[in-house]
Amino acid sequence: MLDVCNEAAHPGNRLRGRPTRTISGRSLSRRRGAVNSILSRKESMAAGNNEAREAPLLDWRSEFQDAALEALHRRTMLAQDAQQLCYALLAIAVIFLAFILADVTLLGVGSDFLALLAIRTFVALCCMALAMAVKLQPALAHRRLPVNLAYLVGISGLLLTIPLHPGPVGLHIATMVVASTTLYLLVPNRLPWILAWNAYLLLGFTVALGYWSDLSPGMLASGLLLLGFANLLGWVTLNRLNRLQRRQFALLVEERENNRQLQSEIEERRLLEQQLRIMASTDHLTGIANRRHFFELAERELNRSRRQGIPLAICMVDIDLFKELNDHHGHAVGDLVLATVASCCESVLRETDIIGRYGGEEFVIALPQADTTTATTIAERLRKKVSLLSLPMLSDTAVLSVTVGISRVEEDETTLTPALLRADEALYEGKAQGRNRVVVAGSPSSRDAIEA
Ligand SMILES: Nc1nc2c(ncn2[C@@H]2O[C@H](COP(=O)(O)OP(=O)(O)OP(=O)(O)O)[C@@H](O)[C@H]2O)c(=O)[nH]1
Repeated sequence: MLDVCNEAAHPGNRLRGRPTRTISGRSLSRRRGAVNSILSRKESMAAGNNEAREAPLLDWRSEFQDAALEALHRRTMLAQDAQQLCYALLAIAVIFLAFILADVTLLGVGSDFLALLAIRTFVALCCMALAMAVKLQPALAHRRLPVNLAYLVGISGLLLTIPLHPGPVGLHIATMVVASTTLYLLVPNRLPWILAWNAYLLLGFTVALGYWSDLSPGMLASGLLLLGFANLLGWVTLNRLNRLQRRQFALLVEERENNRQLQSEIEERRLLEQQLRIMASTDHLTGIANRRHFFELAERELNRSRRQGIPLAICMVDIDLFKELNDHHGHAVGDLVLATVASCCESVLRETDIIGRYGGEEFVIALPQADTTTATTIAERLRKKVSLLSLPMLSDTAVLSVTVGISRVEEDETTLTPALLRADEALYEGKAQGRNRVVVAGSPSSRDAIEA
């Protein structure tokens, strides 16, 4: 009935929890494949293998064709754009104000100077006000109205200074070139708006040039050519910057996505390992510890009992006439009965007690801090509870019972084997006495049975 020779080879313990999910071999290998593919992707990235990566498509504005990705990029860039806009507006305000000094030296304090002073101060104040607003509310940096209003005020102010300023036309051309480059590179905005405002600047400048009646066609052509070149330079540079920025952003997004996937794969793998550990230590039919795990826990308990000098009792529980039950009701019903008896056994035990399926229809229990009297009380409770079990899968006349053999681990015993042998002998004696009973190893009744 008890194969004690195999105990060392089959250490076991008790596990009350049951696995929540079962894992098939196919799904396990599928998951492993996913992890490996991500790992190899990461490895190829680390090795600088860029060929595998596909750059996201950009449109003529050098923005992502994917609207969601572009929106994400803009959201990510908001804080940086807001800061850049603040600095740009403040720089423009300072430059406009600084030119007041040049104006006063060129014009003296007259009506033209006062008009210029008013224009320059107005533009500078508008720029400063918007800079403050953007500082307080960075989201304004990506709103069309405030930024383009600043463009309108700034460019219009600049164009208005031309007729009032007596400087040489070359100075105005240079100013326009700087303004055009500023629009492309200093003030963050989307390309269509930048192009529109540059067109306004170019048109306004052409009209303002009409102010100089003596302007030679060569000078006019030079001015327009320079402005055209400034536009080309600004556009090409902005285009390169935008492309570079978005390519880096796409890589960052991909990297983050890879990391997120890897993280979730690692978590899934951790859960799988946890489940595999549970499965390796649990008897799949009854949900209690398998024999190997029972021995792991019980031997740990044995060492603790020996260290602390506290008793440890062992119970072998065997379902009576289980073969008949199997033969009569079938193996599937037998399995159900086994699981029911296992959970019935668990229900009479304390948290610290250890139960495992020893094999077949046999269970083994280790009761820490229990002498044979306590163990007998627990075993009797268990026996009665099993005999009262309502088992709808069996016929009305069928009665289920268990026989329990009990022993205690003696002080000089360093392994569970002798106690298990004695408990098994007591169980055998109980069977011999007619089953459905609890027998303590070495008790008078057990001795009688042995002699009989
Ligand atoms: N349904 C089912 N039956 C099992 C399982 N493991 C062992 N058995 C059966 O349990 C029965 C054990 O029979 P025996 O060892 O002769 O003992 P018994 O019929 O209970 O008789 P006693 O122990 O003398 O009361 C065998 O028929 C085994 O096939 C199992 O996992 N499921």
